Amino acid sequence: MAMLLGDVGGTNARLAIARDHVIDGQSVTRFRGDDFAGFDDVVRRFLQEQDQPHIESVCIAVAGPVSGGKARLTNRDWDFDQDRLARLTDADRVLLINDLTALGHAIPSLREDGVAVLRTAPADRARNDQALVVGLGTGFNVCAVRMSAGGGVTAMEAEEGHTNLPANIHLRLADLLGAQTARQFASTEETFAGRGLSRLHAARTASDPIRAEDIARAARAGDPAAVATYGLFAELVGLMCRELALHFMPLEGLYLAGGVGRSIADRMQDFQRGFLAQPFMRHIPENTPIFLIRDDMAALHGCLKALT
Ligand SMILES: Nc1ncnc2c1ncn2[C@@H]1O[C@H](COP(=O)(O)OP(=O)(O)OP(=O)(O)O)[C@@H](O)[C@H]1O
Repeated sequence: MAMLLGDVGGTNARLAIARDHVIDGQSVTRFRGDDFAGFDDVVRRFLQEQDQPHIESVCIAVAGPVSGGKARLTNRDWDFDQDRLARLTDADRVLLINDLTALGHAIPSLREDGVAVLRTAPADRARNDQALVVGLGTGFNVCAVRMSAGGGVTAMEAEEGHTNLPANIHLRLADLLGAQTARQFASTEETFAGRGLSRLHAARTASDPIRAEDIARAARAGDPAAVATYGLFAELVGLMCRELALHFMPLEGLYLAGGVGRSIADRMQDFQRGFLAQPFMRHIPENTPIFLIRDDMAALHGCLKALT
């Protein structure tokens, strides 16, 4: 029985085939969104490359809200429709889910080599069934997860990226950059997605924005302006994760994911400065372990789980 699985973000789309409930590692393919007019074209190309396998079910994780069998990417003009995908793939069953929800489903099954431990914390045995995935990529979103003893998962859908930036982070930016410039950082996503890092660097250095990965590369090469921006950005991510830790009490673990999330792993000292900054209720972030999802296929595993 073949399944088509997909993880579609604002920049990249990853597709794979699973057979007998196991992802075929050879089939995993990454496509750049810029190279296609719409998602249906990505599916057509992928199925051609895979010699048109007979697909029985489909699960696509989309970086945007999902409702009534339809979805739309927040950071690219692509839409998704369950019925259209069923006709395109000839599948009996098509499921659309949010991409962070897919990561939430994957949490219990992430193999040890699929995550890196960024911060250990004493396990709170009574409360360690709650986890949180924080995705920082082209967009920003979270998924709160509750795990049952039998290995089941409840993954809660959210649109955290479009909440207002917490006031303490906004005030910090206003102190550093001036009130006028700080207004550019209105939402959580505008601050913590890749374009937030670009915008922060441009504001600090009074220059044109450059890509987040180029700032990361410059920081690794020791460029002082990039190092300073990166340190500040990681501290702000720490402040945001402190807020999220209090919202969701993820004492099993807070899992960073996404292209920008992966780069925070190099900056844990700066992150911790923000994460543990506030004395009030500090025991909650103190008791929250932090992990990094390194497995590029994690959302695809979550799709597989959601189908079974
Ligand atoms: N090393 C890096 N350091 C910082 N940012 C990076 C790095 N590599 C990629 N990025 C940024 O990560 C973002 C892409 O993230 P990701 O690879 O998670 O894509 P995506 O799945 O399409 O995103 P999303 O699911 O949020 O829509 C881009 O904004 C890119 O500039």
